[in-house]
Amino acid sequence: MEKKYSITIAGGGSTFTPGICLLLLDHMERFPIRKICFYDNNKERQEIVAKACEIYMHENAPEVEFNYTTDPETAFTDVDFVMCHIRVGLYAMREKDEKIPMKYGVVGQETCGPGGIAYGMRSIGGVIEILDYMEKYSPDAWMLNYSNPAAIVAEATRRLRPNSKILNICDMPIDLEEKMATMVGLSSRKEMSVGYYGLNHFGWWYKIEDKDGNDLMPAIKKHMAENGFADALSKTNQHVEPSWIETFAKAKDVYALDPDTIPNTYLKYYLYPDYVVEHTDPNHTRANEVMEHREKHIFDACREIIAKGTAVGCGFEPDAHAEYIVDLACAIAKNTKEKMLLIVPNEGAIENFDRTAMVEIPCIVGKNGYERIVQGAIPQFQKGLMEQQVSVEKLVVDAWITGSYQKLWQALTLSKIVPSARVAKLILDDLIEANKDFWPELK
Ligand SMILES: NC(=O)c1ccc[n+]([C@@H]2O[C@H](COP(=O)([O-])OP(=O)(O)OC[C@H]3O[C@@H](n4cnc5c(N)ncnc54)[C@H](O)[C@@H]3O)[C@@H](O)[C@H]2O)c1
Ligand SMILES: O=P(O)(O)OC[C@H]1O[C@H](O[C@H]2[C@H](O)[C@@H](O)[C@@H](O)O[C@@H]2CO)[C@H](O)[C@@H](O)[C@@H]1O
Ligand SMILES: [Mn+2]
Repeated sequence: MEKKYSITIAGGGSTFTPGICLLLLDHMERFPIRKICFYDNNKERQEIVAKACEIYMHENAPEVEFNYTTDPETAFTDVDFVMCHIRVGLYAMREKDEKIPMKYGVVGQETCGPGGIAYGMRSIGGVIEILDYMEKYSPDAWMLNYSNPAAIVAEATRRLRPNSKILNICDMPIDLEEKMATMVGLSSRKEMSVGYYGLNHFGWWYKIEDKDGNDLMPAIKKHMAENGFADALSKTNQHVEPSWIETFAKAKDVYALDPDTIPNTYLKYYLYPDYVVEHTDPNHTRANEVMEHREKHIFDACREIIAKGTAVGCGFEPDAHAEYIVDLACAIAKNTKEKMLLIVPNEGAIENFDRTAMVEIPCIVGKNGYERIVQGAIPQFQKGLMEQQVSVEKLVVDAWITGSYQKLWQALTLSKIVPSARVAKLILDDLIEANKDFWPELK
């Protein structure tokens, strides 16, 4: 009989949980599931999402056992895969990450610059805790982690849990590859083969071919030079907000800096920080948009399902963008050897770059984990940017492990979007105050 899998979703109260839960149900033919459990450390928040999903599951997949809990032993016993998407400090802290740097005229962003550093200092402990629960109660399980900031979380798990079965992955390259496929008239990114290197939210495509080996770069470059990713916006309801549309359009200017490669959209924060600051309302940032839209929409829908006692016509939709998570789980469960971009220790895959860096590169994924695909040597421009950024990420992890104020000040100072050590210190002191319930004490 075909094996069926037991999944725990860590961060059960996440805005992404219903979409991922429905997506898992949609893919049961290729990835059969016997049990889904939600785990969160916020009982009240999780209960709203979980009760609504329980009703949906009962109506649509009664054969799948479903439960939710805040008890680690219950959550992590008899599990094959942990899908981890936690946000330590919730959107209230994301708002502070975005607004504190803006007080000093510095970009405030969820995963980039000071905001990403602050979020990293919160996330490391939360992800390590869940990894330890998984290993204690289900030592053979795999964790698929997409909790942010993925670059810092990945460096922390490399240093602190080097032998753990954790794979770190991001959906931004997937979204951008879908857009590139659209540009050249392909129905899916899976019809392309790519060469790519970078750090998470800090990477470049240097080769894109179709299945027959034809070079798609010239056609994609033409679109990038004219409109960035803006001609290929998703037909789903994702990224409809003006801030995302602007990001996809701004990729035109990011691309202009190196017309040999196609950039990740996140590079705009490092390469055009002055523009980003000018175009950001310091009193209403992306966290406010998400709280007003995605979070409100999901929690309103959950409350409505609970009140009606049925999910029929509820507007819950599978998160099609998250299909990569099923692909990743399937690759391990069924040894599919699919090529996927993962965040892994470099070990020479980028020839002229720090072997210990956690880099984002194509890998082949199978039942024993991943094998890197060597990307060779990278150009000076990207190498210089990546060396600076990877040093920031490593210093943050040093600061978290040793409780060092000095290391964190160095990390902030080294961040490309912070203008000076003086401004770095001002931001750091505000961030310490704001994060006193979450960060280790710094001396
Ligand atoms: N890698 C990617 O490409 C990608 C894409 C989208 C979202 N994300 C990440 O997914 C995560 C969830 O995002 P969201 O916007 O839905 O956040 P959210 O705030 O809606 O949900 C996060 C949940 O995690 C829970 N949580 C926090 N700390 C925890 C802990 N220590 N143990 C257990 N649960 C904990 C919270 O209580 C909350 O219910 C974030 O880290 C976000 O950055 C990553
Ligand atoms: O501002 P948010 O919370 O809407 O988005 C921040 C996240 O953005 C990326 O994820 C996108 C993804 O690219 C897209 O395909 C779709 O699934 O939506 C996601 C969330 O908007 C990024 O990769 C994440 O790391 C960010 O957290
Ligand atoms: Mn990401």
